[in-house]
Amino acid sequence: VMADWGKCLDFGVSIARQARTVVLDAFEAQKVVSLKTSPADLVTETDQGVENLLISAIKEKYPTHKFIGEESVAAGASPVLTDSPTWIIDPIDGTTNFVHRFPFVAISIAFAVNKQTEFGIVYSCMEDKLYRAQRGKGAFCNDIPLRTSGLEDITKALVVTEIGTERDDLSLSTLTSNIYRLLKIPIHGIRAVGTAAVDMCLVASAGADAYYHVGMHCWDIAASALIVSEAGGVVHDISGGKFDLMSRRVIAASSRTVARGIAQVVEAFPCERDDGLPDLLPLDPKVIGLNLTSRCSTLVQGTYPKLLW
Ligand SMILES: O=P(O)(O)OC[C@@]1(O)O[C@H](CO)[C@@H](O)[C@@H]1O
Ligand SMILES: [Mg+2]
Ligand SMILES: [Mg+2]
Repeated sequence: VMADWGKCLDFGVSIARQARTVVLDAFEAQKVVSLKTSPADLVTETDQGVENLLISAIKEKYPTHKFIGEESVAAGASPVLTDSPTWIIDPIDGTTNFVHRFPFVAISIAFAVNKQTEFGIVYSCMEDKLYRAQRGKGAFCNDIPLRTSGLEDITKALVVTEIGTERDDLSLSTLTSNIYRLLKIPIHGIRAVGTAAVDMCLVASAGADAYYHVGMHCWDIAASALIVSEAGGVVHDISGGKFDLMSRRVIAASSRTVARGIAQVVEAFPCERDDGLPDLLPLDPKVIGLNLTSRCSTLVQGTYPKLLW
């Protein structure tokens, strides 16, 4: 018998609504901003406050459940996904937007059992759009069913990506040359909203045809990856291979054809996996001179080879 996590999803939606009021109250106020992994990786007291609110509410209701929360990991918790029921939380996706009052910020809550995402919630706070999906039961925005665009022709695609928080040369040159190569295909355009969770929900709701990114974390996209696939889209690794939630790489697209078109031109730069395991991409260390145990910040020459379908 397959467990139905519908009640759990309803609870997740109710706490996401509570959390949104905290975000709205803080949005216009002055913020105390701290830095995390780079001068562009920001955190505020509201990120931590919202995460604490969500986790303490869930703990009270489901004392045995586990957590991977962005700010708990920043505070030293280990982000390892086990088979236990686990809530994967980004209390504010788009903290830079939040700090600047650029009006796109989201609360992202995913729930996984046996390492499989059972439901995902993305609340785009300023737009008041609540996206959700339950595995096998479709994706919705404010209760309206979602469908991706279904676009097959990459030359007509509007593609979303993020600039990320890396500021080292290899990451930046890979990032900009990926955008350059996509525009040269040509495609219709590139967008970056500043929140990976909302970017992917735009693919799910057919406002964009694809999203790709290297360097985001599992909490940015765990919920929205299910929302995209339940809306009929495809979710892959940037190599074109199988999506791996902890790998920090993703392509989400309206169709396999568009995903393949993106995989053919974009390259990844090395990022330490969220779970700390060695990178499982079929790397050729001779070609790229990469020490597999090297951290994300290590500069290496070259990029990953492609694994095309
Ligand atoms: O820190 P935050 O606000 O939760 O994450 C913001 C974010 O822009 O960082 C990633 C870029 O590295 C994005 O994909 C993600 O949405
Ligand atoms: Mg985030
Ligand atoms: Mg965040």
